[in-house]
Amino acid sequence: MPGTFLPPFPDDVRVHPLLVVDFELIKARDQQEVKTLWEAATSLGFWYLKNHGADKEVDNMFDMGAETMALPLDEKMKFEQGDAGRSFGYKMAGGNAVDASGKPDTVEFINVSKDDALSYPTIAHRTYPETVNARMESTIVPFIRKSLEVNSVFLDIFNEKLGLPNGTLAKLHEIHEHSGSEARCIRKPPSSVKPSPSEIAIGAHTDFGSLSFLHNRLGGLQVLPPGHEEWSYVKPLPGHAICNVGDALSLFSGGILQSNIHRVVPPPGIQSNYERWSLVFFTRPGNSQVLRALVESSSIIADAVKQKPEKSFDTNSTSAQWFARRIKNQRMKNRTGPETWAASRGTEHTPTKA
Ligand SMILES: O=C(O)CCC(=O)C(=O)O
Ligand SMILES: [Fe+2]
Repeated sequence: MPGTFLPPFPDDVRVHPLLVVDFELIKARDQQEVKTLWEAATSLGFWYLKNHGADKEVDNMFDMGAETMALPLDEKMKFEQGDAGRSFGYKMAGGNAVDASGKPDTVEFINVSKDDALSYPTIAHRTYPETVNARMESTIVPFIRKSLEVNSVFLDIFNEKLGLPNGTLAKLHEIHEHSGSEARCIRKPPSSVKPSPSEIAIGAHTDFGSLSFLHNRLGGLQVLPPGHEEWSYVKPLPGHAICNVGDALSLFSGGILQSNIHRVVPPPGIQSNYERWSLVFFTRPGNSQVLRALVESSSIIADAVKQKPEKSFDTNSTSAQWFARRIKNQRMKNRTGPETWAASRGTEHTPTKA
């Protein structure tokens, strides 16, 4: 946890560098910085973000996560997300598959809906453990508001770069429309014995929504960059968040913005002896929005789609349907065989690499 001792990230593992984007410069629309952001978002779809101004909110969220995970398992299970394709709530370790063979995951997490947090104490979707309620106003709402602010700045820049009419992406993510947007705090227990080289904490996936704002302290996150055969770690940098593009934004943009495949494995080297915590805010489109390339609104997007005739950017699915399908089919309890894993896939280009 933040504030406690963390061993260094080893220097003998393969690392993939990310471009660094300075949020203060982005807000000031510094042209060089916007260029760097655009390059990152259209190549790997991942970048480091410094000067995001959310450090205090992030630390408080990790405290909320620690208090929640310390509850007895039977208490946490009262708030389990269930098997119907809903994400909000608690997910126990082993609840999801990590690959087509049905191997279980090794992380537990708590997901708090943006809608439940912003309407609290009125329930929008569901209830949460006491440890979440106690910090809803002091910790969770401030973190969600900060994250929404950061991601909406990115959406406005992408809107402009994609040649969309003003406010198009903002409208697809309108704050008052119910959505799958959520804050997630994740705990991976330390490996008690030598970590198994085959342990996967979170299986290979692309993120389901539009933008993810991620905070981690220990290594373990890996990306499979386009054209690579091997996974590389993304090294956590103090004071830097990791941001990435998800399926929805990739689809809206006709594949111009990249939703890259990633996974979580045990932290490398001596870091594996420590508990790993991470925190994400996922900005996802409003539930009713259909996931398809915005070809009628932008000639840049229409051209991009024309150049990739082999790819489909029309999912015939609303954001809510897309999200529910992916959640539901990664649940171990819904698994019938490898076809269930296949049904949980999004825009991953290389699902066989899982
Ligand atoms: O824990 C991490 O570093 C990444 C988590 C992640 O990819 C996810 O929750 O979608
Ligand atoms: Fe992810």
